[in-house]
Order: sequence, then structure tokens, then C-alpha cells
Amino acid sequence: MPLHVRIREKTSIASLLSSRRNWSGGGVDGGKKSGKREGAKTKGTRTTGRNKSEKREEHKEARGNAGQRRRWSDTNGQSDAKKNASQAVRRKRKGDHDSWNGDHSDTPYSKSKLTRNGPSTMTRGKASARKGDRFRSETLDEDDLHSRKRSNSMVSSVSRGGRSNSMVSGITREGKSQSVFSRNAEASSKGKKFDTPARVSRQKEAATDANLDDHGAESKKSDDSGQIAEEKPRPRRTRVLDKTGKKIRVAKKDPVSDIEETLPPKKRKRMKLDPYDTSNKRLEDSTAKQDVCSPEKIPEKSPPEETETSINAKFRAIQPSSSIISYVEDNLLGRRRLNEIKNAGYNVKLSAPLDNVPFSTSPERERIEENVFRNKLEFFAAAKISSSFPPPTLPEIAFAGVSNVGKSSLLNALTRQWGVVRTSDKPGLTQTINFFRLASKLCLVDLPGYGFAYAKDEVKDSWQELVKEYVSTRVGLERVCLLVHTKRGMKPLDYELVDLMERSKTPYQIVLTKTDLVFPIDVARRAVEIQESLKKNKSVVRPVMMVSSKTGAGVRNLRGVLGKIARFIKP
Ligand SMILES: Nc1nc2c(ncn2[C@@H]2O[C@H](COP(=O)(O)OP(=O)(O)OP(=O)(O)O)[C@@H](O)[C@H]2O)c(=O)[nH]1
Ligand SMILES: [Mg+2]
Repeated sequence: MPLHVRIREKTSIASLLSSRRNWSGGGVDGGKKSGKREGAKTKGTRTTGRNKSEKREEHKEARGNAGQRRRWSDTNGQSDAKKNASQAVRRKRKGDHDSWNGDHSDTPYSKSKLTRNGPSTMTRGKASARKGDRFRSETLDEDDLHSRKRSNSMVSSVSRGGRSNSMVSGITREGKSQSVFSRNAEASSKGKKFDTPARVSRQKEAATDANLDDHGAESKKSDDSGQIAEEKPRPRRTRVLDKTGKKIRVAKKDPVSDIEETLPPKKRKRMKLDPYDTSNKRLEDSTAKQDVCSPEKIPEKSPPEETETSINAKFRAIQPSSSIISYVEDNLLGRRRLNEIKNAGYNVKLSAPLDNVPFSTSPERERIEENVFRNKLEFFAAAKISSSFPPPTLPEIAFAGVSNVGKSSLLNALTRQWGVVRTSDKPGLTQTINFFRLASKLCLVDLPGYGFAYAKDEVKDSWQELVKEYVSTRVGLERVCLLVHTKRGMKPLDYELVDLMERSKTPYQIVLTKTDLVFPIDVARRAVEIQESLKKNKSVVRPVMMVSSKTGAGVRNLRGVLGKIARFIKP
């Protein structure tokens, strides 16, 4: 219901207060139910006002229940307005309406209040705004009951401000910054009496802009001064060495002349590196007068030694003769497949090396063709020194070579008596000269290896000396089988022993071992290579023998060569 209607309805203040109490019972936050209650009360109030204006009541009923809720909220706002109005009436009766020095204005924030009380007043105003009614009552002290409509609109605006603290608190914040706010207020008081918040904020912004302009001006000033300093630089003090170079004097120099004065460029110390020094040490200038970095003065390097690749290339360039290749193929030397061995007629089911006669099913043919090797292999002596050698009663065949080349294994393969001579995959197992006899016909001697072995150097040296003494001085030594690894070829120590046997005129024969580890063609190449290297030797027994103790290939041929010794040489 509009306020002016109610004002007309109720002229008595007492009746106005009673109606306000009834309306404010619902409260602002009242829900639907409370609204209904309010509606009931409103209805009762309307009943009291029916005698005043029936036409207006009919109009309200015509609005229907749809607008009831909005009407309740309006009613609540009106109840606040009535409350404030009643408080203003009470204050007017008491005569305290001139407490603001009689300076009344339409705005709740009068100039006098802002300037007199400053931030404290505004803070209080904010607090009162939070309370709501009190703030409104203070701002409505000049409202007159005769102008209810105007006061009501003002109250509603203020109450909106009270509910939303943003505006009030914004002003309070302005009040807190007293320096700016009060300055603005004073400045505004000269021109106009009152300043609205919007105007205050505008003035503040203007003042801020002005301050900024001032600062900008100051900064400009400083910039200008900086430019002047750049234009006229002060003479720089420079430290100059005198002619002796010891004393230092300070002289004022013109920067222009300083720039013009060009000193001769300093000689930079060149770092000289030894091209062959891996430690990257600098050479002393005194010692390195010559520029070693110049390519002309680099001493010629000794030609590099033959690399492994060049050795291999040379080896692959060897073209073996057809006779050697056919020999390799006939004896199944080199790396072979099991099927190939089977197809060749070897009995692969035998645990012994495959040195049996091919295409043979007869036990007679499976026997060792050389009678001497059919005898039982017996160990009868071992010597670490030459004095421990047994008496030379039997013709001896010795097996020499580098460690792990397969000397002991070959003894077992020749006699097909595996386990008599101890073998190992670790080089250096045989450390003494071991003597084996085959009945009373032949003596097989297993020599310790030389070269790399898991033994002390002194021990290895003693082995080599013992071997050298044996092959060069042993009486009854009919043949030395120098075993060479087919894959690796002859080593310098092998050549040393060859030279020794050549000097002592000891007959020796080269035997390639472990031929099963390389291709057949390489077996032939190795044989050719060794033959060529020993072409000029006189004590060497040709041809080069090729065996494999693992597969038994070539063992039969070696057995035949060595068997002749036993046959023709009698003890
Ligand atoms: N693949 C293959 N391995 C072999 C052959 N002969 C011997 N071996 C292996 O080579 C290793 C050394 O054999 P040994 O007979 O002990 O050699 P060694 O020359 O007597 O060695 P030292 O007594 O230490 O000087 C063993 O593991 C044998 O099985 C062969 O013809 N082919
Ligand atoms: Mg051995």
C-alpha cells in the first residue's frame, strides 16, 4: 500500500505507531508463512481504514493474490519508514532537531558533518548504517511529517544504502584517508556547500591526477637535469703510468682526447700446446720458442704399427693351393656341421674324437691304424728342472706351444685314452715336463706352455727356460710338435722356440690345433702362411699338420706321421 494513502488514513500518531507495530512483526526476512500472517494483520488494518476510503480497498482486492508477496515487501519497507517517522516526531517534540547546527539538506551526508567530524563521524555513520534503523533515524531528523512522501523516498534510499554497506563503507574509507578527503572537503567548501559522495570521489580523482602531474613534472625536471649532465660530462680522472712505469699519477683527461689516444694493442699470450701431450699442459714460453703448433715443425711421427685389420686383410689375401684345400676337405678340417660329418661316414655316436675311419662299420676298421698308439698310455715322470729328466731310454716326441693351445688334449686324442693327461680350459695347468710312455716303444712328452698363463712371471720364466733347455739339449728327442692355434697363428714366442730348435738342429713339426673353430678355407690359409714363414728353416719337418682334438679331424694323419718314428727308430 502506498505511504501517502496511509498518511491520509491515519492522522493520529498513536494510531500510526500501533499500525507500525503490527506491520513490523513480519520482519523483512519473513517467509511465506509469516507473510500470510502479515497478510492477515494487514487485512485487519484495512478493516479499520474501510471507513476512510472504500474505493482504494476495492482497488487493492482487485490486484489479487499474485501481487500479494510484493505488497508485503513494500509493506515492510513502509513499516520501516513509519518507524523512522515516529522516531523523528519524537525527536521533534524534544526539540533536538537543530543538533546539526541547523544546516539541513536533502542528502544524509551534510558538509558540516563531514568536515567537522571527519572520519570518526563517518565511521560512526557506517556503524549506524549496519544497525540500519538508528542510522536512518539520525538522517531523518529534519524530515517533517508534513512532507511524508519525500521523507519516505529518502528513507528508502538510505535504507538501501544501509542494507548494502558498500556505499557507506566506501565513504568511510574515504574518511580514513584524512589528508586527501579533508583537503577535498575544504576545497569543496569554498566553492559549494555540500559535496555528494560522487563529487567527492571525482575531486579525489582530480587531486590524484594533479598529484600525478606534479610527480611527472618533478620527474621531468630530473630528466632534464640528467640530460644536461650528459651534455656536459665532468672530466674523468684517469690513472696513468709514467715513463718508468712505476709511479702512478692522477691526471684529468678530456674524454674526447682519451678516446683519440689509441694505445698499441696488447700482445696476447698465445697458448702453446704440445700436440702429442695428452695432458694439455702449456709449454713454457722460454722453452717453446718455436711454434710447435705450426704444421711444418711437427716432428714426423713414426709409421703406425700394423693394425689388426691390416693383418687380417693380409691373411684373407692368402690364396691356398688346391692340394691343401683338398686335404682340408678330405679330412673334414675346419668348422663342420654334424650332418656333414654324418654324411662323410663318421660314427658320431662315439664319445671319443671322430678319428675313426670313415664309412667303416667293421670293428677292425674302427681300431687305431698305428699300432704304437694302441698301447696303453702311462705317466712315468715329471720334471721341473733338467736334472729331474728321466734317462732317455725311449724315442721321445714332445708337444710344445703356448699355453692353452691343446697340447695335453692332443695326447689324449692320439691315444684315444681320455683322462690320462689332465686338461683344463685355464692356461697354465701343465707346469712340469710330464713323460708318458706307450709300452716300451715310444715316449710322449707333455711340455708346459709359455706365454700368458695364470702364474707368476718368475714361474713362467722358469717354464720357458726349462722348455728351451729340454728341446735344445734333450738326447733322444726325435720330434717336437710345435702346436699353433689355427685362429691366432704363430706368436713371437713360437718363433723364439723355432730359432732355438733351428740352432740346436732339433726336428720340429708345426701342428695346427683347434681347427674346428675356423672355416676350412682359413685352416688352409693358416697352413700356407706358416709354411711361407718357415720356408727357409732347415730343421722344420714338412708339411704342416692340422688337427682337431675335439672332432678328431686330422688326428689319424698325425698318428701315421708319428708312428713312423716309432717304427724306424729303435731304442
Ligand atoms: N674346440 C676345441 N677345443 C680344444 C681342442 N683341443 C683342446 N681344446 C680345449 O682347449 C682347452 C685347453 O686344452 P689343454 O689340452 O689343456 O691345453 P694345454 O696346451 O695343455 O694347456 P696348458 O697345459 O695350460 O699349457 C681345453 O678346454 C680343451 O677342451 C680342439 O681341438 N678344439
Ligand atoms: Mg697341458
